[in-house]
Amino acid sequence: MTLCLYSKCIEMDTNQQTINSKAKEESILDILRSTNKQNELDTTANTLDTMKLEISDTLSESSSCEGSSTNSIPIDHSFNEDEVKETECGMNKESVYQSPLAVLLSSSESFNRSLGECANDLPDEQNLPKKSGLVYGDNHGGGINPNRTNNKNFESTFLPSRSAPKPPVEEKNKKKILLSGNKLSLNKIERGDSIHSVKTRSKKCYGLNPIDTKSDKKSRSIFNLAKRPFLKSKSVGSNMSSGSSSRSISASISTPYDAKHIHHVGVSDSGAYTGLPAEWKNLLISQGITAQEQNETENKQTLQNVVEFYKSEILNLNDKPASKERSISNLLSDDDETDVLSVISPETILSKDSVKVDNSDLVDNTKNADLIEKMSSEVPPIPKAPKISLNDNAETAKPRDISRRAVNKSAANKEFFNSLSKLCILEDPKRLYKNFTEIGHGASGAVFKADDNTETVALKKINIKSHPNKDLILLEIETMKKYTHDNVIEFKNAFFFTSELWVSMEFMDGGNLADVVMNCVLSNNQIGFICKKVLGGINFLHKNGIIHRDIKSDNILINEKGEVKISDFGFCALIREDQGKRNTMVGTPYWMAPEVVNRQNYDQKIDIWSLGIMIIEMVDGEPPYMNETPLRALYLIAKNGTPDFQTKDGLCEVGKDFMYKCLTYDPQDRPSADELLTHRFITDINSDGSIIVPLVKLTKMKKDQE
Ligand SMILES: Nc1ncnc2c1ncn2[C@@H]1O[C@H](COP(=O)(O)OP(=O)(O)OP(=O)(O)O)[C@@H](O)[C@H]1O
Repeated sequence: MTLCLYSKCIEMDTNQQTINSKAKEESILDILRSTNKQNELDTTANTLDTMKLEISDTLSESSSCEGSSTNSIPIDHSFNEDEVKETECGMNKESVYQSPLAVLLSSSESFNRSLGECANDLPDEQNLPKKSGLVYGDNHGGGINPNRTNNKNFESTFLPSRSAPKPPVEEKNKKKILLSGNKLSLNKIERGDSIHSVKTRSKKCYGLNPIDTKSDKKSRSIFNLAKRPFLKSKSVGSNMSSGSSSRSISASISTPYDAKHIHHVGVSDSGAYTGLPAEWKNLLISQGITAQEQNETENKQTLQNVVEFYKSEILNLNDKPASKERSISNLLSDDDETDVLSVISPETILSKDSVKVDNSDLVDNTKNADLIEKMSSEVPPIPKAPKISLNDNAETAKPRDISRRAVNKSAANKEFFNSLSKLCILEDPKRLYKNFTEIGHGASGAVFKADDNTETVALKKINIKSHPNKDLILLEIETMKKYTHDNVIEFKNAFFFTSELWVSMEFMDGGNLADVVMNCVLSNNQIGFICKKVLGGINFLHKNGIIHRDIKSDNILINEKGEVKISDFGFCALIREDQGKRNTMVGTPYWMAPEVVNRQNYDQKIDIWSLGIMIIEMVDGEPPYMNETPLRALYLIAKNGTPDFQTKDGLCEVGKDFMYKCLTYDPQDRPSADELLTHRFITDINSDGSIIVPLVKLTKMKKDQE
């Protein structure tokens, strides 16, 4: 568990050389309490006691600095950023305080890099996060229509997960306690060791320097200490057994020297931080969180949730928690896929005649059985545990048995491709269709219009290899194949050929609703008509236990007949009766329901919220907070609750009432699709599809002019 010293990181007053940790411990314990981590709570409480005693004991021996008030550290305006700052405690002066956001962002090891560097490094496009539902533009998941990236800060908010930069020069093999910003790390502290400082480049670092050595890949935040039993049982001054196994903490902390006060950080009566370094403020502001928002005591929990969410799901910095949606198919590595895909290639193991297209029954199980057998047998052999020769003088090393992981991967390969081949025709769609024209591009790949002798279809090419969640591929195909409804896009076939996966579906010649809302002003009746159709589709899905999870105008397709259909089941999820709620974060930030943003369990009601946001799109042309960075948008969704229109007179009162009902903050109070179908805004609509045909035509005309 990575724990953050949220809002009350340990304050060290280097003048008094005391750690004023009492109130801060409480904060830490509060966080643990609120997350029901009782075990870690107990352990942390013990650890904090131990640490407090040990550190303050040691520090109290020092007397070289003059005292000052706990919340007040004088500023040294002569601070030279290029200078390497250090104290004997390894505490970077400018890292003494961190705002909640900075603390949270820094709590992941992989983000433990210079914030300055982060801010300066433009994200490498290839490194942009590609995680389910939270990547934008043309990458994976919940993509935003590229035409709508009017968000100026947009790109700069994607800080790819990077490995921490090289640690600063330090004495090799030194056993140490590191106190760097909000982190206190122990590295093989043994009896008699003294605590040494680690040089941290102050320039652009601000307490987020790596404090690690390459040997330690795990987060070494203060809370990791809580997991270490040797600390739990340790009492100050106790005798420790010698030797490396005795991991004692009988280290002495030498006195600070040459201490300079860089920043005067305090906490005002209102609980707000004062005197934060400008660079910190800049970072937070660049993320769109204003200074005032950072310090709103009542919203600190919200900010914490949102930053955690942003960090783990968008920046993808955290280790993913075990998720129900992570299955063995996700254990596939790129290499594994390449192996299997090359094996499955019809050119190598299937003669062209061995697979025939049969639309009534996509699966030829006999042939697939051979195929899967072949695939499984070709899975790379399980690597044997490396042999290690041990001599008497060397430290013993126990090899880790990795064979289980390899077995899992093999099974994952087999299962995924087995399922996929059952769902697909093993044929090249490019041989069946002609006149391929690209008509769209989403997170999972390009979408083409093509035709055979009988009809025009849309063909979506799904990039299996880079897809973040193989289960979702299967689910998308299964869902489209299984469920047919007037307001759900009609699935035709899936093709799997030479490692390419294609899905063919009915072609909607009116394109997507996003283009319509950006190009046309919609009337009450047109909005009501579209709501009615989309709600009908949503209701059908919900009744079948499916949450779409990515309802937005980009995923609503229309045609010149005036039909309205939900598409893109790339993030849909099944709600089983025994399961009820889900907690995986997928979707697109601006359309996300507060319960998703707040990392709570959620159910079908999140689609209702997204429908409400879509109504705002139809009135304003864009969803709320579209000009904000995703992080701030998430924060505002969680903090502000039900958003409002920018165009005040854009919708009639009945329509507004419908919209507000969809955007009810508490999902328990938010009506279901079934209930909303009885709302007057829906029942009053008597028009047929012709009502939206002018919108399709105008949009086409405007797009042609572009
Ligand atoms: N059946 C279709 N008929 C016409 N156009 C389509 C069809 N399917 C998709 N498109 C076009 O392609 C775009 C991308 O399609 P889709 O949303 O299914 O892809 P995706 O990769 O899942 O995208 P994302 O997850 O980013 O929304 C749509 O917004 C739409 O413009």
